[in-house]
Amino acid sequence: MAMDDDTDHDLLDFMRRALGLDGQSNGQKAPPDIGVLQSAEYICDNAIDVALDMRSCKAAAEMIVNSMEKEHYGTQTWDGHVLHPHTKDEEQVEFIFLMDLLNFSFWADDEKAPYKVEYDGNLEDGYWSLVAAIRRALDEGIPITSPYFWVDETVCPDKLLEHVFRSSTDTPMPMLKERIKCLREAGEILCENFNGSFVNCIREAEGSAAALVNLVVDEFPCFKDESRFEGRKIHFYKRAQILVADIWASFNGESFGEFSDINKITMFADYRIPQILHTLGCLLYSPPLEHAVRQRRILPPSSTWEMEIRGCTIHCVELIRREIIKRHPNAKVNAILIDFFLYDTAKEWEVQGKEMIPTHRTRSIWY
Ligand SMILES: Nc1nc2c(c(CN[C@H]3C=C[C@H](O)[C@@H]3O)cn2[C@@H]2O[C@H](COP(=O)(O)O)[C@@H](O)[C@H]2O)c(=O)[nH]1
Repeated sequence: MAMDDDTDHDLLDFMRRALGLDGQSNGQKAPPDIGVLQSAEYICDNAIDVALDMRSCKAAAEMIVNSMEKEHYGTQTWDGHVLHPHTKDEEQVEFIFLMDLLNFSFWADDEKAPYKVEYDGNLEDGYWSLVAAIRRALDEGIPITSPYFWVDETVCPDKLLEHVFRSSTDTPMPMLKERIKCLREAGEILCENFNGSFVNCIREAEGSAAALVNLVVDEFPCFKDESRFEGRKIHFYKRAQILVADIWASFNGESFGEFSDINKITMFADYRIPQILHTLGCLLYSPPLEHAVRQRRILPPSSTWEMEIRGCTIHCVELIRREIIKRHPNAKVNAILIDFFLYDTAKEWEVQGKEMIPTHRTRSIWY
């Protein structure tokens, strides 16, 4: 039976990974691959409503590398965010696992009334509302970073989790039910298969970032951020990749954060980076798509428009990264740091009220 090209591709993809022969012809166990860049390029080559503008990408590359140099932007910047954990021990790993387990979908149905968490006298929104809620729970003596706590509904009933993620405004946390389901499911898996700690997952990956991403998406269904585009299987793996990136950056590439292949990690296909890349002119939307995004229309998960935005964003940051390395061969820059820089810049521009296209609106647990 003649298989069509895409089924062939999937089967080969599966066999290569199963046999650990990712692309190696001589049968040696090649270092693992995660397939996100290939997925992104495939989408970009076939996208109708999203395109990249190379001139703007080159200009953005210069702006980014010059700004990062001026700000000494690097892994230590991660530590500079006061709400992030800084203990540099297993507790920090547990905190980051919880953070990236739930690091999705903060955008508010009503932009004028977002979910916020008050912490240390500040009203935090978006990603920072999650980090603030975790800190607040720990300050209240709730062991919210412990997987043993997540799986025990007698000591950790839904009611308590609703209290942990309670809002300081009238708007509740988006997708709270889905977040509780992620906690219960990931808690079961960590307690049953990894002795209750993500540190054991890191150990099993033996210093390979790609192996750790693959382990996370293979073992934890709520991280398996995959889809199909034009009949081909697509890997995005946004939260699995940002989890590994946060571990790497927060430990400055040492201790639990030491990975030999960290540069295999791509940018994280969320809803914030497309916004800033469009504002920089790097991402171009067709008139119908731009109209839909500006009208705050919902783009369903795995819809063509949503996939084209995510795939082109990943490929766009990869082209920017290549441009930076071409012009500044000694720049200490990878896709992670470019991504972190773009996210932080987008948040600064949002606070400054800079004119930007709205973020696209997809409600999902993937980002
Ligand atoms: N691509 C990318 N996406 C990121 C982050 C971060 C925060 N990372 C911190 C760690 C190091 C950096 O320096 C940041 O300080 C959150 N997100 C995602 O954005 C989305 C919007 O969130 P918001 O606008 O808040 O609502 C949400 O899907 C969230 O999952 C990032 O860095 N890159």
